[in-house]
Amino acid sequence: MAAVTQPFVLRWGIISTGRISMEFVKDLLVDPKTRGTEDVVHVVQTVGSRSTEKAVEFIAKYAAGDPSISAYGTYDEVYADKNVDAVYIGTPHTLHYENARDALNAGKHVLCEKATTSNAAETKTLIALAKKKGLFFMEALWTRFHPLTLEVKKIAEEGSLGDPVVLHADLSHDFQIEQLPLTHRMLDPHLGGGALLDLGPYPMFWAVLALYEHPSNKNARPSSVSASIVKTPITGVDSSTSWIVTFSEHLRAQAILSCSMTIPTAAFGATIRYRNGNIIIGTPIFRPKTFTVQYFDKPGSGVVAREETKAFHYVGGGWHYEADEVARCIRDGKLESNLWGHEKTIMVMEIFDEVRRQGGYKLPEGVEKVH
Ligand SMILES: NC(=O)C1=CN([C@@H]2O[C@H](COP(=O)(O)OP(=O)(O)OC[C@H]3O[C@@H](n4cnc5c(N)ncnc54)[C@H](OP(=O)(O)O)[C@@H]3O)[C@@H](O)[C@H]2O)C=CC1
Ligand SMILES: O=C1OC[C@@H](O)[C@H](O)[C@H]1O
Repeated sequence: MAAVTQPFVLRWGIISTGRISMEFVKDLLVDPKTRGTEDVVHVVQTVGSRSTEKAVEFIAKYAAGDPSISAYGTYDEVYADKNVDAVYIGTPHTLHYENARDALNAGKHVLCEKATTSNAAETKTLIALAKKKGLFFMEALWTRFHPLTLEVKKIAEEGSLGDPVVLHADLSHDFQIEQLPLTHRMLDPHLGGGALLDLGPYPMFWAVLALYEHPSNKNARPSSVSASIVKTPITGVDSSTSWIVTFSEHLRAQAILSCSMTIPTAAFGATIRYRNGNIIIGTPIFRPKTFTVQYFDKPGSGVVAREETKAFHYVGGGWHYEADEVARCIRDGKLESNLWGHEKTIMVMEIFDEVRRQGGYKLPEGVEKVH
């Protein structure tokens, strides 16, 4: 009789009780079998907030008041909890560095929301610390782990479209910033406010997937980045940002990327253009549910001879796929994911540093802890 293998159990400590922590916890509680995952399971072990009442309320609301989940009024108690294997960080961007550093110093694996930190120097410091301590560290770039993304990558690299030439991607959302308090994370420069660090990781992600990861690029980093920023007069953070990332060492390809926090999501999501056709990613680009591949009748004609649309459905919000990746990596003793590893996270943060430099968006004195 074949031995029954028990799934690997990953026990999570959740840092903060905001919107994304709520989405993540709801997904951790979805039965993994509903998405075909049999080898790992997730346990919400603790929730930490700056206030115990908020942690208790969060557990009551999103985890049916499960008495086995501890509610803490400080993040430090989560890091110190012996029953926690991995810490999920859902605080505003500029707090990620200190939160992740403290979790790693307490011996916990870390899944850290995007944008990973305020700047690339902080990200590099965290990654060096994680490696020194033999701990797993990953940016929570959840879209990378969606079944749709895995399928897009397969088609993009299988050869019939040729090499990518141009990618257009936008993620915008109207945050109605006139109505927000100045302390809101989208407006407050102390929290890394603005479109770039919040929405920018997604157009950037599709560029990394379609251009940087393409085998013809041979892992070459971008040869140039050219950016322009429009700031809001309210607090001076970027309200709209555009940037072009060129890969010219092996590919001859460009990504034309944009994000804005003052207009609705664009009608298009992302389009990857080839001499032989297009891949059109549905919107919103952080969680597309469909994509379409168009094949031209001959290279460069633009005449669509064949078109195929693929749709994807699953139970939950889509954050559980990244949680499964974390669990598998930790189970296997890996310090980083093969799909969204340290190199890509550092490269993205370096590009964002350059975009902010060119656009003249400086974070206030003291926000960046490492330079
Ligand atoms: N992957 C994804 O799809 C998404 C990712 N994000 C990312 O998650 C992070 C948080 O975003 P979101 O959940 O929308 O933000 P929220 O403002 O909803 O939540 C942030 C939480 O962080 C904690 N916090 C600690 N210090 C501060 C502070 N000084 N000011 C405000 N909050 C603080 C609070 O929790 P407490 O009081 O309990 O300590 C707060 O509820 C961002 O980095 C963002 O980019 C956001 C949305 C979607
Ligand atoms: O990660 C995100 O994805 C969805 C957006 O609405 C949100 O602001 C952003 O943080």
